[in-house]
Amino acid sequence: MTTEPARSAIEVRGLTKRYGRHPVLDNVNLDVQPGEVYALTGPNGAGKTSLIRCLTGLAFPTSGTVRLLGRNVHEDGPRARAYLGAVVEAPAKFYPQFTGTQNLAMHARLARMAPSGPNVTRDRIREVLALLELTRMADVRVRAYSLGQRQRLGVAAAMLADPKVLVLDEPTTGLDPLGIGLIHRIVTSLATSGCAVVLSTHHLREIATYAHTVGILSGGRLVDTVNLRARTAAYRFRVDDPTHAAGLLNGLPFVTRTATRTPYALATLSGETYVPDALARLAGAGVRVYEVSPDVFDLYEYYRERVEA
Ligand SMILES: Nc1ncnc2c1ncn2[C@@H]1O[C@H](COP(=O)(O)OP(=O)(O)OP(=O)(O)O)[C@@H](O)[C@H]1O
Repeated sequence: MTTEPARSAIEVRGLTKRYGRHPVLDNVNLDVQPGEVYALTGPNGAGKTSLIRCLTGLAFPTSGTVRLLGRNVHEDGPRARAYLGAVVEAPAKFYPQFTGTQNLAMHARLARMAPSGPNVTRDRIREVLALLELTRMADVRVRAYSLGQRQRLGVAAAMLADPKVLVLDEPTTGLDPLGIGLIHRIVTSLATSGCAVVLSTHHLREIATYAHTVGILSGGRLVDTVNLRARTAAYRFRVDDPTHAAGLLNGLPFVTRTATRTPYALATLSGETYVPDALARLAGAGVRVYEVSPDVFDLYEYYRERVEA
């Protein structure tokens, strides 16, 4: 019996978009798995919003395909979007004369009209308003919401129907530090329950703490895809002789990669539990170790190098 390979929640193949003769997306390929947080970043005008609009079916590509949970979003839109939650223009547009609760109720009614559209209850509306810390604003007209509150209401609308794919264009723009932390927690918890999340952002140091993958767009091309999960197992050892130390660490079975960055020897270990073994090897060979710490990947520096290259 042959088993089908597991399908990505979001699958983008050869996506190209031109406005007239001006290319804004050039042969973009990407996959996002269920449970993955994929952050899309890049300079102003790189094509992030254009890509997000294509992902959600709001814009059509010149060529290439986008599949959500296996369905082509441009050919089978309503069914491809049945499990999609999205904020594409941030902050999301709401009726200013209606309250937050009324806007979400209208949103829920529209969702129910879609094929296999979910039935969103009043309790669920209350629940998402509470999650986004908007309970106090629930019966206030949206015209009186601050930018950050409207931004949070947008995320509330996007997650109302328990999406399996969530797409957010710059969800933390205009939010204060607590609001940013709140969005991070919500995105992380949705991903933990299996939702695939794509968000665009300029806040590199923030997303480095919770995104699994970062795609760097520049001039319409996906110039790099950084797997942040693979970066977490690197350690740096400040030692008296980095080259000698790297050589010693390189021979150990639980070390997958070594390098030097004076005064450090860098090593990628199979896990944190091997740090004492690495230290024992260095000490046993007479290397003096002054400090060991995780070699935190500096996404900002990496991004700068990729975008300036
Ligand atoms: N409707 C349109 N017609 C013509 N050109 C467009 C249109 N929409 C976007 N563009 C162009 O496409 C390019 C990419 O724009 P896009 O908004 O996708 O970039 P972005 O990465 O989201 O930028 P930012 O970080 O500033 O939000 C820009 O050069 C922009 O001028």
